Amino acid sequence: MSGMARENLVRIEEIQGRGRAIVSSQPLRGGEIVLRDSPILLYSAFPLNGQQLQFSTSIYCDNCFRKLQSASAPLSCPSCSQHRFCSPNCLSVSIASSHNTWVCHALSHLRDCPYLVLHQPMERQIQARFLIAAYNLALVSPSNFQILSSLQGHGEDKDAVAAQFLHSVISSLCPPPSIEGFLFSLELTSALLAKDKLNAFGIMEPVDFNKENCGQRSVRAYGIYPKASLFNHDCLPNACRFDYVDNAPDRNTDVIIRMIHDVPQGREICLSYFPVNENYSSRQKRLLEDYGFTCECDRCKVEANWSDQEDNGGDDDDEENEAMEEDHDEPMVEKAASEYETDFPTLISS
Ligand SMILES: C[S@@+](CC[C@H](N)C(=O)[O-])C[C@H]1O[C@@H](n2cnc3c(N)ncnc32)[C@H](O)[C@@H]1O
Repeated sequence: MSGMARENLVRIEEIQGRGRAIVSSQPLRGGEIVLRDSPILLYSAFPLNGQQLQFSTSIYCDNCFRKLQSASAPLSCPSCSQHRFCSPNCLSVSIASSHNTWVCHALSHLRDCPYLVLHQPMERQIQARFLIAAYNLALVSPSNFQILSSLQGHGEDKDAVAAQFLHSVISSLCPPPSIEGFLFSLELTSALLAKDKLNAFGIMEPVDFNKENCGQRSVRAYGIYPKASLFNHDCLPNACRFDYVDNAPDRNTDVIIRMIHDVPQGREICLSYFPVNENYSSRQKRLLEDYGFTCECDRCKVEANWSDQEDNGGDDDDEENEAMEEDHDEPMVEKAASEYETDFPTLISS
């Protein structure tokens, strides 16, 4: 599949109060692809014991996260038989990297840990998966681990209890193999968890309008994308993210960022970190609590002056508001993509 992006469309700039940002280095057209980015790390969004998330009935390849075809028997990891793959290639790639012997043993130990599997929120199991993948990255690709380490996020007091718990579980059950220049520590675990929280993209299940839960999109996996992680947020974004996980013949876990409308040279390009239909107060709350900043975008400046009733869409919109409020924990930018998906041309295979 061709990314079809023109060269050097964007550059990285430091903007005061916003950190690194992606800025247009030439005029950009609406619909244009400005970035195609491959993940340095991917991990399943499913709990360790294989229990399905509430709205998902599909099973995915543990390497490429494509849907497994029900007609063909998937290949399993010969050691744990828990991890399944769509092809011999995905099996061999995974066994050599993301599901190597240490990862396989680590996940098996964690699955057998009642404190983690039975007595903690499901989120903790997903975080444990991330930490195993991140510590494994230090082993299999030190340069990509450096990139992960350079992303925003340092560990905050409010997340200290979870970090401490996960660090002690991993230390006692499956400490990572020692690698030169790499210190397995609580500080590193906390920082990694913060980087995951601020930067991970969800790889989404497409909307299935035939299902009871029509309109709900569950996450099948999370990915860390080094360049896409540098997009800042705007509640009225000028770009949005697409993925083609089941359709792309290769590099199917890449994210594609397209412009929503034309912008001149030198303009910051922003995504929305969550569905654009959230109201002002809920956006402000999420951005402060989850991403640590107060949004001062043009839309927020206008909506800050709206009355509470206007902010909630008025009395007549109860049904709509309920639908908006259903999904509280989407990862960065995932729904922004779904909202615009039909308005833009599909990426064409070459
Ligand atoms: C995914 S990172 C984006 C890249 C980041 N600026 C960097 O330097 O790596 C998310 C973080 O960027 C900052 N950020 C994103 N959007 C912002 C905005 N509209 N205003 C201020 N800071 C923002 C916040 O610190 C947020 O936690």
